[in-house]
Amino acid sequence: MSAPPVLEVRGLTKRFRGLVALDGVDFAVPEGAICGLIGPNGAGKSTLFNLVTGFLPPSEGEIRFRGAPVTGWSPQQAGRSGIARAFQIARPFPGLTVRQNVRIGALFGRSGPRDVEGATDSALALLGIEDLADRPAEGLTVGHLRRLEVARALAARPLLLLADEPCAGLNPAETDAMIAALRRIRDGGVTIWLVEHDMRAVMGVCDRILVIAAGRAIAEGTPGEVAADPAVIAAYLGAAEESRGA
Ligand SMILES: Nc1ncnc2c1ncn2[C@@H]1O[C@H](COP(=O)(O)OP(=O)(O)OP(=O)(O)O)[C@@H](O)[C@H]1O
Repeated sequence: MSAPPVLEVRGLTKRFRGLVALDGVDFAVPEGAICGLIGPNGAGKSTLFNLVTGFLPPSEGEIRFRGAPVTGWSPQQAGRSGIARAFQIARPFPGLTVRQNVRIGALFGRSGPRDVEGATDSALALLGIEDLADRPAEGLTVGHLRRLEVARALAARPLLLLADEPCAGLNPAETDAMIAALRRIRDGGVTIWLVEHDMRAVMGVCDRILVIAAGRAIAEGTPGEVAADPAVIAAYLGAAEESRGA
C-alpha cells in the first residue's frame, strides 16, 4: 500500500460572515513533493494555509495529516505534529543574531528542544546563510531575511513546510538561490507546499500545483498541465499578463 499523502484537504470551506473565502477545496500533498498554491489576490491562499496550520477553524470539510483526521487542531498541535510555516513577512527578533533567531525555531520544533544546535546548524547550512550566523538579524537584505525565515521554520524539523511567498521581492539571482534551497530541503526529506506569485519560480520548482480563484479550486496538476489550462489562463495568468500591459 502506498503511503497516505502528507496532507489532504477535502471539501474545505471557510466563511467569514457572508463571505465565502474558501469553497469546498480538495487537494492532496504527496510525501516528498514540492507543491504550489497559486491564485489571484484574494483567492483564499492565506486562508487555506491558516486552516491547515490551525490558525483558523474551517466552517466545513476535513483536514488529514499523514492519514489521520486533524480538522480543527491548534497551531501548537500542528507544529508539534510536524508542520512549520515560513511567513511572507519575516519578523526576526530584534537584538538577536541570525543564529539566535534560527535557534528559536529549533527550540519549539516537532521533537521539542532536542539537538537544538544540530538543527540550527543544519537549517543555516541548507539556506546557505552560515556566514551570516553571527550578524544581527536587523539590517539584512530582503533576500537574506527570506532565507532566515525559511531557516527558522526548517529548524523545527518539520515533515511539511508551508512557505508563504518565499520569492516575493527577490531579484532573479536571489530567486534562483531560494529555489535551490527549496530543492535541498525537499531532498533532505521535507515535503513543501508554497504560495508564490513568481510564476518562473512556481513553474520551475513545483511537482504539482493547485490553482484557486475566488475560493474555488479551478485546476490541479503538473506545472505544464495548469499552465495550459484555459480556466487558469483566464483567471490568473491572463490577469497577470493584462496587469503587465501585455
Ligand atoms: N479574518 C478575515 N475576516 C474576514 N475576511 C477575511 C479574513 N481573512 C481573509 N478574508 C477574506 O477572504 C478572502 C480570501 O483572502 P486570502 O487572504 O485568503 O486571499 P489570498 O489568496 O491569500 O490573497 P493575497 O494573494 O492577496 O494574499 C478575501 O476576500 C479576504 O478579504
